[in-house]
Amino acid sequence: MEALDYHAEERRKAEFNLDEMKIVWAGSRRNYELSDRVARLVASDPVFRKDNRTMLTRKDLFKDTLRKAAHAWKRIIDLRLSEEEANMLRSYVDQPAFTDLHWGMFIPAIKGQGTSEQHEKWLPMAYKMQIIGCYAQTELGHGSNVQGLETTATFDPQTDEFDLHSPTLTSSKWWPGGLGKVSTHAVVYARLITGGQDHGVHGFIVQLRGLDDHLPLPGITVGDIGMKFGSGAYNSMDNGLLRFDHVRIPRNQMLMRVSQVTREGKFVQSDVPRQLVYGTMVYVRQTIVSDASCALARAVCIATRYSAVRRQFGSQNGGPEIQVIDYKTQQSRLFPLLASAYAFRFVGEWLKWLYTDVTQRLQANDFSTLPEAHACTAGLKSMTTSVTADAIEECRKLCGGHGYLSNSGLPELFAVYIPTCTYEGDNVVLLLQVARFLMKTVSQLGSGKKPVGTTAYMGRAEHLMQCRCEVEMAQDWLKPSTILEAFEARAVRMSIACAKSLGKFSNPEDGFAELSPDLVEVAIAHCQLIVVSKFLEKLQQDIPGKGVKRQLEILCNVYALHLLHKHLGDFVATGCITPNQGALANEQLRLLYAQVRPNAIALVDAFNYTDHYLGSILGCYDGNVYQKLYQEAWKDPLNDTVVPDGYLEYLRPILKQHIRTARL
Ligand SMILES: CCCCCCCC/C=C\CCCCCCCCCCCCCC(=O)SCCNC(=O)CCNC(=O)[C@H](O)C(C)(C)COP(=O)(O)OP(=O)(O)OC[C@H]1O[C@@H](n2cnc3c(N)ncnc32)[C@H](O)[C@@H]1OP(=O)(O)O
Ligand SMILES: Cc1cc2nc3c(=O)[nH]c(=O)nc-3n(C[C@H](O)[C@H](O)[C@H](O)COP(=O)(O)OP(=O)(O)OC[C@H]3O[C@@H](n4cnc5c(N)ncnc54)[C@H](O)[C@@H]3O)c2cc1C
Repeated sequence: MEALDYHAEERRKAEFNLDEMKIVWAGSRRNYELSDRVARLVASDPVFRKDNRTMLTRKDLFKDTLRKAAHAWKRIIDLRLSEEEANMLRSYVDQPAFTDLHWGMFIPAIKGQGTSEQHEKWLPMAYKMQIIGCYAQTELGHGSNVQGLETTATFDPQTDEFDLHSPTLTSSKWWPGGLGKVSTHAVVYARLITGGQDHGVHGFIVQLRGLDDHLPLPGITVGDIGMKFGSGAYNSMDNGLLRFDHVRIPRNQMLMRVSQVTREGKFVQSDVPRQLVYGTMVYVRQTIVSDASCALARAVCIATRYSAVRRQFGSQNGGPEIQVIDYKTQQSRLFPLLASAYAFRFVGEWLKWLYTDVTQRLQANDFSTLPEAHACTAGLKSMTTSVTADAIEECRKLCGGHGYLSNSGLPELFAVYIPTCTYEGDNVVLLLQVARFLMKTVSQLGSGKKPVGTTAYMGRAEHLMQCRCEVEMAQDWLKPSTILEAFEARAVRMSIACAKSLGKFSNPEDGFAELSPDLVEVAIAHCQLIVVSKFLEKLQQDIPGKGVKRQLEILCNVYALHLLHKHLGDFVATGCITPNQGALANEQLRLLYAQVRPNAIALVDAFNYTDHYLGSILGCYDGNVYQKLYQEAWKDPLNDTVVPDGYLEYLRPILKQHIRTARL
């Protein structure tokens, strides 16, 4: 018998080839096939079950995470999965774990900042997980200000060792994932001191726990920092604290690609820029942008499918009520998020390319594109995670009351997701880094140095400062060059206005601090331009499949025009468009929503998420929401007994007292 599909009619409405769209989303046919296979492998394995996780105590949740990580590792070995497939498996298992930090930061830190001898010594053990590492940078007193870290690594020429020490309470390492209970090793960031001189923060490989007994080594205090936001969620991770009491490590455990300390204790700064010490963060920020599209797509998939099932009001002659997805307000809240998921997917692909390119250049000692890579990863990490975090909450609201149920999947997704706005760089701090980069670019405009890469548009500042938008009718807003020019003109005009205001301060740093809220807006405008332009560039590619390119064009226009509508003040105040042109953009947006509507379900099907990964009754593929909600309610432990525990002690006495009072 064919399974019920409550979305069948919606699926029939689609105007494009779904299989081809799945390939576009996955990046290639090969990626699609790998990802589909791994997703099904995880979904069908009972060890990876996750529907009960918000009910577990912290200890049980943590043990469950260890069990899943061990099982995942066994599957990776048994099935000889490639690193790429293993990473897919990690994301479909969908439970933050120490392995994220081991593979995502410990190994990349050694690769990026270690010498070839250090690679040879440490990487084989790390790849086999014979040692497990974390990334111990943040301290109780300092996170954003990396230069303010207090842990010291003092070279002792007598013994050829570093003495690692935590001189104050605030120097305690605080937050590193995997540190609390699991890691045997860490890359620890500490101030390097030689001959009484402080050379700033560097990375050191430090063993924390015994490889036989897992006990902390002498001089090391280590533990978990405690429960975090939400139930389940990020509490599967053992974010830890760490203190050193004069712990000794050999000199060759300082990561020495950027700077070296010789046997005599001489500090040598190589030609490699000091900022490479921050290189692991650049790598992870890039991965966070791709992950943002996945998290956003997940929330949007749930809200879209549920919006097609849910009906409220408007029944005519006893017929069905209106599907809430048909309300224009629902569309205007949901479809820009759907478009953003695609936009972030494509900018994530591009950022991966940029990162690979900069890495190859760095290997050849070409550091010229490092500032651009830093600005792009920092800015896009900030922008995509802020939008995604807000969007998950918006999707919860789009699902009405049922969105607040744990089994909608949205509360846990939100709780797991929101720290991305903070970790790997607080989002405001990162936007200020972008703003610094932009102000520097503007200040060099007159010097003959041509801006390149994502700031190339600033080279056309003269034109962009005075160009006039030519839109006369709503449909004029569908022209890619019109959209692009409006976003470029807005970004350049906001940048130059800020640069002029900065010029009025005698001390530039005072000006930067005073104008920082405006500078954040400038950085956002620049980042939005990058996303819009990369979406438009994607559309230049050959995209096969009936109707696929057309749908992507519609989504690209939705993405750009909803931003224009949201930030209308910027566009009008800078004179890039007139208020009337803003109104025409909004008119066009409404028309675009009507074009998205019949394709909405198929557009979220294209993410190819299994019900296991979605973890949501509201978002389940077949749309059989009410029956599943009803069945699920009976599985709650509170419903194990008809009369709740505690009735006799606490409820009955009150009820009885009430009866007595009533009788009086
Ligand atoms: C189950 C089994 C599974 C097996 C799986 C196997 C396979 C798996 C394969 C892959 C797995 C991948 C997994 C990926 C998962 C990843 C999960 C990650 C989870 C992350 C958890 C979170 C971790 C953290 O949070 S770590 C801590 C992060 N901390 C921060 O981000 C701190 C933020 N602060 C800073 O970055 C800096 O301090 C600063 C930039 C804000 C300021 O620094 P500063 O004071 O030194 O700098 P200035 O402002 O003075 O700038 C000087 C100069 O430098 C430039 N600059 C700054 N930063 C950088 C940089 N990063 N790169 C390049 N340049 C930089 C800056 O622009 C200035 O330039 P000028 O030209 O102006 O001088
Ligand atoms: C779940 C989670 C996992 C983490 N995992 C790790 C890990 O594995 N390893 C690790 O080393 N660290 C980790 N961290 C730490 C994380 O990287 C830091 O918390 C993060 O970098 C932010 O730093 P902070 O906590 O010092 O925030 P703060 O800098 O104290 O931020 C507080 C407020 O001050 C504002 N602010 C700060 N500086 C400025 C400025 N210059 N201008 C304007 N506003 C400013 C911020 O915008 C924010 O609103 C993790 C954190 C979390 C929450």
